[in-house]
Amino acid sequence: MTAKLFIVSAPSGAGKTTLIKEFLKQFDNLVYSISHTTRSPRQGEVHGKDYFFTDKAQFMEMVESGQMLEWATVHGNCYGTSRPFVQEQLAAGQSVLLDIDVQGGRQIMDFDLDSVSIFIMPPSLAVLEQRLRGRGTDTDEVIRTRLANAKEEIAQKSLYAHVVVNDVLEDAVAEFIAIVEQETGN
Ligand SMILES: Nc1nc2c(ncn2[C@@H]2O[C@H](COP(=O)(O)OP(=O)(O)O)[C@@H](O)[C@H]2O)c(=O)[nH]1
Ligand SMILES: Nc1ncnc2c1ncn2[C@@H]1O[C@H](COP(=O)(O)OP(=O)(O)O)[C@@H](O)[C@H]1O
Repeated sequence: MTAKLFIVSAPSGAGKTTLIKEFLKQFDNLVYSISHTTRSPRQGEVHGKDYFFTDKAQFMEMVESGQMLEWATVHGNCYGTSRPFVQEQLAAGQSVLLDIDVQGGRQIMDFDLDSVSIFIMPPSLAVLEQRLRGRGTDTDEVIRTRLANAKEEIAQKSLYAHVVVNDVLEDAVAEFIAIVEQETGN
């Protein structure tokens, strides 16, 4: 089995984090790449588990010293993937799951790496807004930025090899697992 990089993108609020968490409970053949971000932690988020929370200076130092495989500014904050982590995993034959935005996804697709891209869609924009509001983690201003960005992100979904609609969570997880199994030959 060749180690692959799974790129998973979605507009904010589509349920990507929820879906990935459920998937990882049921499937242990992929390791999750913990990103670095300059965003502030939300209630319940843990440094080193959900993200490595860094300040802008530290983040830019990592970029300049080549430690980011890809990075992007998303909804006003910087997010990036650790190059050493991904390289070590792939070298050891381990497939890796990247939860990254469309800009990051496009960067990885352009590399000469064996990648599989999956885009998670909400059932509708109205449901997306309900989920963002229902999550209760963001201010109205943050929600408005994310909804405005959602349209641009959704417009690029055809770049992705697979599209999964997250309507009923269990169905979306099952579909996600089927894609990973097909792509990893498990
Ligand atoms: N390019 C890039 N995007 C990332 C990275 N980590 C997270 N993101 C994306 O940044 C966006 C915002 O993430 P987050 O603030 O956790 O909000 P959420 O998507 O609403 O849970 C999402 O599209 C993530 O997939 C990364 O390392 N690189
Ligand atoms: N299939 C689903 N049906 C209903 N609610 C969902 C579903 N998937 C996720 N949610 C809820 O929607 C909100 C946004 O999900 P989250 O995983 O944080 O999204 P993302 O990581 O894509 O921003 C959360 O409150 C989550 O519990």
